[in-house]
Amino acid sequence: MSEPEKACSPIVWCVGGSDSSGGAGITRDLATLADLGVHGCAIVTLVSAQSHYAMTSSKAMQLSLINEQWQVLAAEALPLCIKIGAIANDAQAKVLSTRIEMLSVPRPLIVWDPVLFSSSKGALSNLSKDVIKQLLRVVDLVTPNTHELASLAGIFIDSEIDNAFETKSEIKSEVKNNRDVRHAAKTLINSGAKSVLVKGGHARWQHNATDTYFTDSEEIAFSQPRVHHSELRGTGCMQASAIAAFVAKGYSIIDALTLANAYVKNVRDVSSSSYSQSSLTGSRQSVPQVPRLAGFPTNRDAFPTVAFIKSGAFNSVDGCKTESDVFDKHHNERREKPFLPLSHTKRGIYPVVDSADWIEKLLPTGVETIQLRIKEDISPWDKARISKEIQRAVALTKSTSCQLFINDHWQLAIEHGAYGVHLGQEDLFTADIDAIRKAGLRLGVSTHGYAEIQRVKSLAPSYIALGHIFATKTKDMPSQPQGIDRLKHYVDLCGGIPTVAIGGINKNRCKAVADTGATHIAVVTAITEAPCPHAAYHTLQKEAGFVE
Ligand SMILES: Cc1ncc(COP(=O)(O)OP(=O)(O)O)c(N)n1
Ligand SMILES: Cc1nc(C(=O)O)sc1CCOP(=O)(O)O
Repeated sequence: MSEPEKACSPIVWCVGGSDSSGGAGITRDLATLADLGVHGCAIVTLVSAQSHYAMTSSKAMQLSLINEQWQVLAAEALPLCIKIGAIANDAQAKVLSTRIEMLSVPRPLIVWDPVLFSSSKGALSNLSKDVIKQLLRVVDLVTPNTHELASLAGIFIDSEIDNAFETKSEIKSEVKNNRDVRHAAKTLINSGAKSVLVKGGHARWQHNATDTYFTDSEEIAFSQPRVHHSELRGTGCMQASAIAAFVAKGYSIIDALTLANAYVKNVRDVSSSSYSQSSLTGSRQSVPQVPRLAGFPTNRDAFPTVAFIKSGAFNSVDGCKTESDVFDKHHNERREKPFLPLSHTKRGIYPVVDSADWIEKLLPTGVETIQLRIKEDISPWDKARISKEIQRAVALTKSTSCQLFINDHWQLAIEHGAYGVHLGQEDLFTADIDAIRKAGLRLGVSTHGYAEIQRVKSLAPSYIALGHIFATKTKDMPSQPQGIDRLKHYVDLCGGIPTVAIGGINKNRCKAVADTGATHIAVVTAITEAPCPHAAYHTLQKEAGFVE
């Protein structure tokens, strides 16, 4: 499958050093951007003489040249994202921080991959604590590996800023477990960093390689099976540039992190397969492993498992009880405890309505899946009334073949024996997923992009809802409409799990939606605001091609 969308190329600036081997640095950044259909501009901070195995020297660019590179680019067009890699010295860092502070709003997203050492074993930068503090505060995302995280966090340990923490001395030079990772990342956040992605490649204590994203309110883990003995250099540069590329292409930050993680996995896979082939014909020692291009990630198996961890709490969403479970074991979740599948495999229109009366009205159409979605904030419902309504909806559908899903009220759905429960992302933090599964109810879950889909796949639900495809007036959405191209990709990402497309779908749009392969199409207003809801249901079924 090709990339979901392509118009004219968005622009990303790369600020960093050249690596003569092409394995890392700005050469790798630009190759990554080009591979992902993004135009990269370069602000070179240093020139290094490196092979794949050694760095012999490195020379900083003059400040006037850094300034001039920035100015000529800014005079043409500002980028959507700026990726910063190696910075040679304090003076350069100060110029960059000042330039960033002067950018007008809305400013580009700034990603800093804090390259303190080269993987070919040479020091690239020598930044003082003060300029590191300043940089951390002006960038939007910093992407350290665990060694870099320890160095960065060590700067703040013992300072007045970190007084809230207990285990100061432990992480000054090293992070040794997931607890240290969280502690060190929180130290950076408390010291003014907006967000931190800690890369897990060097975190040997983890079974999988888990990158963890921290903001002041979120913690999200992205896990891949660990690659042992990789000789590929420049993966940090690649990952940070890919994040910048995906943000520039209009993806949310958490989707950009998910896609970039998948991208690096693909580059590793294609590079190691061509490397092992080349080693058949020559001595392995003499053939350095060079990164190959991989393009937009479309293969399901490249995507990481994603776990959302709320305020350090570990709940049944992740199916895990401990920190190490969250980081290491949720890969197995899906195979262990799948939800019951839907009883009907036929594709169909899925009305979402707000009363048992509506269900009664629509049942004669022969509708096979329906949802009762009662929103307390928009109608004068209290718990007792909601309970009665759910009970009535269950009674209405019990002797029919219609699959009734109850939105949000999972305890009442269990109590009254509904067919299934539909939950949103926030509900996953509070609902008892095991209780729903054990009670034999089906589960449907809303998602709005790559990260949420990867999160939900681990639960092995009965269906995954994909929204919102078009603008909708039924609900205020914090995200952008996904459109048909992305929907197609999401359906593919869900593998064999049935999908439900929702949001702004009407009779003119349902054919295009059905053509993506989405199993069901959920609608609110296309039925509830139609002059004749029965006729509207049948028209939608027909237009989608679900019936002759
Ligand atoms: C089929 C289907 N898809 C998505 C939703 C939205 O659910 P959620 O995110 O829980 O938001 P609310 O419906 O609670 O506003 C849905 N209800 N059904
Ligand atoms: C309830 C709901 N959830 C959405 C999501 O994307 O999660 S969109 C949506 C509203 C769908 O209404 P209509 O068919 O009238 O556009």
